[in-house]
Amino acid sequence: MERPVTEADLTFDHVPETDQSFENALAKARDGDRLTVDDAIELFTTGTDGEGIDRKRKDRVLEAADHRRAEQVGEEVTFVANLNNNVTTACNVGCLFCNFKDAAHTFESEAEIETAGFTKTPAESREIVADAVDRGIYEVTSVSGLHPAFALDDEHRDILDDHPNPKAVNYKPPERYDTSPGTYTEQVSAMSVDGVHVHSMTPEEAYHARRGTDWSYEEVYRRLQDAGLDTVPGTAAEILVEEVREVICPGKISTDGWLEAMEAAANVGLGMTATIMYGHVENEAHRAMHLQRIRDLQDRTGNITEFVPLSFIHQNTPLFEHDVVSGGASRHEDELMIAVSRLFLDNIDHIQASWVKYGDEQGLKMLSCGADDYMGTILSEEITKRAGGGYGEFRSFADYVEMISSIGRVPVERSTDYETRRVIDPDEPPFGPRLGPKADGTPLLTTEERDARVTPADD
Ligand SMILES: C[S@@+](CC[C@H](N)C(=O)[O-])C[C@H]1O[C@@H](n2cnc3c(N)ncnc32)[C@H](O)[C@@H]1O
Ligand SMILES: Nc1c(NC[C@H](O)[C@H](O)[C@H](O)CO)[nH]c(=O)[nH]c1=O
Ligand SMILES: N[C@@H](Cc1ccc(O)cc1)C(=O)O
Ligand code: SF4
Repeated sequence: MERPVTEADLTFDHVPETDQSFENALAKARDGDRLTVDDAIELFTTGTDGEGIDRKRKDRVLEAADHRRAEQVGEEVTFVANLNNNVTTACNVGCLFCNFKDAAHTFESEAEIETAGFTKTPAESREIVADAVDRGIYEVTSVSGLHPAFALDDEHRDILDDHPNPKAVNYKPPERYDTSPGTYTEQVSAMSVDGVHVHSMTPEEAYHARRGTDWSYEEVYRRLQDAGLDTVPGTAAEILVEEVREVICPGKISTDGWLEAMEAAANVGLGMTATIMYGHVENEAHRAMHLQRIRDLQDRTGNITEFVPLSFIHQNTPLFEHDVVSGGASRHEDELMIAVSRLFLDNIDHIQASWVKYGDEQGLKMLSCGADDYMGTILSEEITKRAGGGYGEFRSFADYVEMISSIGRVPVERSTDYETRRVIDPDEPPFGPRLGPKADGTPLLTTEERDARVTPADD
């Protein structure tokens, strides 16, 4: 049997070496000059002239980024009242950093073992979203595995049903499964409850939604938009450098495919976020190249509202279990990721600190390293939890107001597209969402809290 690849085996063409100096790169960053990939490498490494991260230099990078944040967006820290409603964990793409997925064959009615995963019908999705909308949320984020029975819409289903080689296009009809996810357009329109903002369909999912056809990404995103899609999550980006994708997600769309799908979404008028998933096998050169690809995309589109660094959660993932990596990013690398994103992405206004990835204490620290957005309430979380993350699935408005005020910043409820904002007065409790279609300021309660309030029936 072939020996699996390990950390020591990895050699890359792109390495963190430059002709630039740290001091020069930092001076450019402070002056607001547009940074090059080499500048970013110097900042990420705190200088390629020495080994490891130099704490004093790191602090100077963080300070420059914090300064830029204050200049660019001021003292407000935003967050959104949202729900994560992921439709299915069935997926055969096989990304080695992912433990969200469950092998798609385990969902088949004929399977001998019961699947550990889930699939929701459009009706089930609607009920979950409707309940959250009643509680005041404004947005639903939905990202899913590439279930083989998923089709874009009825026309796509007909094409896939008639396909001469369904296996080659990763298709199996819904009848093969205990539960059918329906079509993407059915799911999107089911989740569009009372005009709630639907944030869904990553480039990887858009790829699945056109497999076996000659449809363009524009065509796919237009149909989804007609069904109620509002904005696109820019995940599936991981590291936008092929030599890294070959190691961590060889089955996934390429860098060019990801950029093509994002550009198409922008062309049909959809807003979007962008991400980087870092802290696995990549080096600082790859991180810098990724940032450049995102900045170029934003120069072309202008549709990216925020950039979300996602720190790799390693514990339960194949990459860790097979010794390809020995852990995730260090705290210093996390802080530099946020700071260099702020300094490099001069055309993206908002940088997110994700409490799912960093926890509260470190998440708050990130708000002084260049970040100005603190994610959302989400109510439910499966991706990080399944990978071994331990920072929970929900933050209330009271949590947000307390945390953001504690560092002297201004808590602001925002819409997903940042068009609407509401400044919250920390002296005026109770704190609840007000921007959602049914938001009247009542605090968002977890299901457990809400159930505990219902007087149990006598028995
Ligand atoms: C789980 S996928 C779901 C959507 C879709 N299947 C796709 O790949 O775009 C969404 C994103 O979660 C992130 N993710 C998955 N596993 C992760 C992990 N262990 N640590 C951090 N982020 C992770 C990746 O960036 C991935 O693109
Ligand atoms: N909506 C956001 C999330 N949601 C959590 C995800 O489901 C997931 O856990 C993970 O982040 C995927 O890597 N997470 C964010 O970091 N930012 C969001 O805006
Ligand atoms: N993929 C993650 C994280 C994420 C989502 C949307 C974003 O805009 C940014 C990040 C999620 O499902 O929630
Ligand atoms: S990251 Fe997305 S595409 Fe990759 S295995 Fe996980 S769910 Fe599937």
